[in-house]
Amino acid sequence: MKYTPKRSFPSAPRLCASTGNENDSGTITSQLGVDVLAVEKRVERLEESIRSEEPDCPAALKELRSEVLRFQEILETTEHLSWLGLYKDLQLVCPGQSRRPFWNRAHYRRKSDEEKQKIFQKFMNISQVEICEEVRMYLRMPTFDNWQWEDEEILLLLQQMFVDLDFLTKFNIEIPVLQKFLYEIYKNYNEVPFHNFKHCFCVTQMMYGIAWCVDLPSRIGDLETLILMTSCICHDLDHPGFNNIYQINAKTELALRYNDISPLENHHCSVAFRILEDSSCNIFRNFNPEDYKKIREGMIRCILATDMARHNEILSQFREIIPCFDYDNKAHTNLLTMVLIKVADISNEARPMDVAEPWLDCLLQEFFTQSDMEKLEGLPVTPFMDPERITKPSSQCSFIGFVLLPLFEALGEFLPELEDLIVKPVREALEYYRKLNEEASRERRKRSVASSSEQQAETPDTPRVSIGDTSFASREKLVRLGSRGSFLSPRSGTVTEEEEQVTQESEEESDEGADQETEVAVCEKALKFKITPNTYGPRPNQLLRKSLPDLPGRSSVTFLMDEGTDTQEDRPAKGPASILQRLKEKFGRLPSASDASDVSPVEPTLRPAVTKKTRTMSLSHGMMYQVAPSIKDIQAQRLRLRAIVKETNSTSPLMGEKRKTSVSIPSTPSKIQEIVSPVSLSQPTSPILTEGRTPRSEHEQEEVLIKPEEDHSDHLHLHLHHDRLDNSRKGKAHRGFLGLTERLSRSRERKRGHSDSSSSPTASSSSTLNPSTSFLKKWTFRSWSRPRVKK
Ligand SMILES: Nc1nc2c(ncn2[C@@H]2O[C@H](COP(=O)(O)O)[C@@H](O)[C@H]2O)c(=O)[nH]1
Ligand SMILES: [Zn+2]
Repeated sequence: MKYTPKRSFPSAPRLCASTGNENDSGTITSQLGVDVLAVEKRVERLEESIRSEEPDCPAALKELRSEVLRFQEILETTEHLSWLGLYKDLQLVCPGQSRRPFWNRAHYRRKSDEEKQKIFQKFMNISQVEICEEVRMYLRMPTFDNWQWEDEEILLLLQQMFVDLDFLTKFNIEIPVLQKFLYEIYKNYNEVPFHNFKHCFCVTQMMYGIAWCVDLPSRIGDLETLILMTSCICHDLDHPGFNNIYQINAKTELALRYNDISPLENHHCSVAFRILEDSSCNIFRNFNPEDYKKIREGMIRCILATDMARHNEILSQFREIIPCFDYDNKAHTNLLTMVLIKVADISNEARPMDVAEPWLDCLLQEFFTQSDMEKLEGLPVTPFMDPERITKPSSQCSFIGFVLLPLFEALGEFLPELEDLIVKPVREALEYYRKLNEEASRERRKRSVASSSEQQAETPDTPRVSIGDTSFASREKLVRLGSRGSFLSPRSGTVTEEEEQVTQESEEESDEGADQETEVAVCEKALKFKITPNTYGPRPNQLLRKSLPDLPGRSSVTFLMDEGTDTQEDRPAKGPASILQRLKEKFGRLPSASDASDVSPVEPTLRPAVTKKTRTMSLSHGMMYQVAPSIKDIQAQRLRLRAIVKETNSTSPLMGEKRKTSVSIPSTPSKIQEIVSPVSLSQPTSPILTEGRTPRSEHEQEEVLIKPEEDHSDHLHLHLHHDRLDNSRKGKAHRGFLGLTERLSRSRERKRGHSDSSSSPTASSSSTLNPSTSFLKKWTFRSWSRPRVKK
């Protein structure tokens, strides 16, 4: 190897100035008895060789150089943290393997060839073994304990699953090919704490258990079941132990390759199909091209669905189709398979505690390694991975409560057989972690009351994390202590609007774990944008829908019309009636709950541009529609309505003492009947557009009612925000509706009986907000928050 110094050496000083005269040289030579010029040339040559030829480099220089490199390396790895007492061996480098700077080092360990060969041999040695009935039945249970089995045995168990599902016969899969395939899979999972071969097995085994429990092949067919099982096996291939957020923020090779769009999942999928490219391990090699295409499409769909950034999108779509699920509808069964693989992927907490808890330790180890690396590299620190912000119980309360359980409950609602098998255990796990949280926060409060004064004296620079007298930040300690030993308190992080209601309740119950941003929310934000294929049927032009959770006495559906991407021609005509008309035009009629499969939903958290420009019209007994004309359109609409209302200047007895102005809306009664029919408006006659009372303050909403003249119980509301705030107030909008933290603390105060009614938040306290967002914020708070998690 050539050694090329970064800095060139200055030319060596000459011993004497040459006159260029040979005689001079000769004189000096004879005087000194040394050929100076020859010596000088030799020195020059030596210097040159030092510069260019590492092997010729003098020993002392070599030593010096290696010292410099060693020091440089220490600086560039996590080891220098040991100087601060924070050293943690990330075990990223194999013994004997040369260390490279972290920015170009593989952060994870691949299996060595010897290791792989050994497992292959062992697998082959036992591959003919007949697995007893007891184990085969146990393998179908979510209670299966993966920790009892070696890798070669796990390979055998995977093989057994294919045998017992009768895939070998049904799809003409040769056993040596299956074995080679499984071994290749094993080889391509890395030695990372969580996303390793054992995780691949657990996910597959859970899918296998579900398949037996609900007789999946009879519901979705053998091919789809095969797709699901194979997708589970492949779903985290070559996972580096650093998630998409890291990939994107660190601009890794994967993020660059896949343009930040599910880089990991794309990679897992790509590795899977590379493995299948080799005929000797292509379990689908006997498929006809058409079926192979189906397999490929299906696996891509399923593996890409495991990106947690798509969790809300998939779950909300699934919730919408549950009431009208049709096994003959490919869009529906596709969505079901996506939900199934997601369920299997995050199902550890559905397992017995002694199986689930070690998995959580592994996960946190991987999380903390990532957050360490993010800190070292100066990247944004992923909040739910940061040991300074989470504990085991708080992490689980947040993940199970906001992510896992809602998904499991949705599937449990659809497949009730799964209720006892996997949904109930998850509820129990949540209960368990909630209790731990409560214990921890009680303990923390007790300790902090007892020792706060001494602590302040001892530590004038109060650390960001307040943990009473159990101050530690070592993630190993956290992991080793187990759930009961975790006292770290989450002190920062924000809550999405969607989560606020549940958060508030959890906060009141446990005071911990609820103010964390969930993985889903963080991943969605990291993604920044989303490209959703239109898989679920025709999507009316720019008309998107978000289903709302059940609210007492109201079933609601929201439609968002994205003005941002609308073309000029597509822009809704002005005026509320024409908005309804436009909705109707988009759908051919007004959309109803049964239209769920016809439109793609959009996540509110991902569409800030949409939410800022959204108007709401609610049908009080049935539906809610939102359309998003531009702010200018909103103002124009409002003015137009005013003008109409002023013109008629009549009052309505409906609102009691409140003054009303009624006008006939520019549409025939039959048209209105048609428009409002999804709301079960009872025989409306002569519909009337009524303006609510004039807002008392500039911050209040105007309310406009469209009601049937004779039936006062059912009416259509048009809420138009009173939009008069000046520009100076607009900045405040960014703080969010009411300020979530303020709201939480007020709610807590109220609970404790310290509330001051004059300061308690009301609808009109949205006054500090930008009118264009405040109403919607309130709306999203009310409507997009999930119902409380059941106990
Ligand atoms: N806090 C927790 N996070 C969990 C748990 N189980 C799973 N997860 C997270 O979900 C993703 C699943 O996606 P994958 O395809 O990468 O496996 C995983 O990465 C975790 O971030 C849990 O019990 N608690
Ligand atoms: Zn996974």
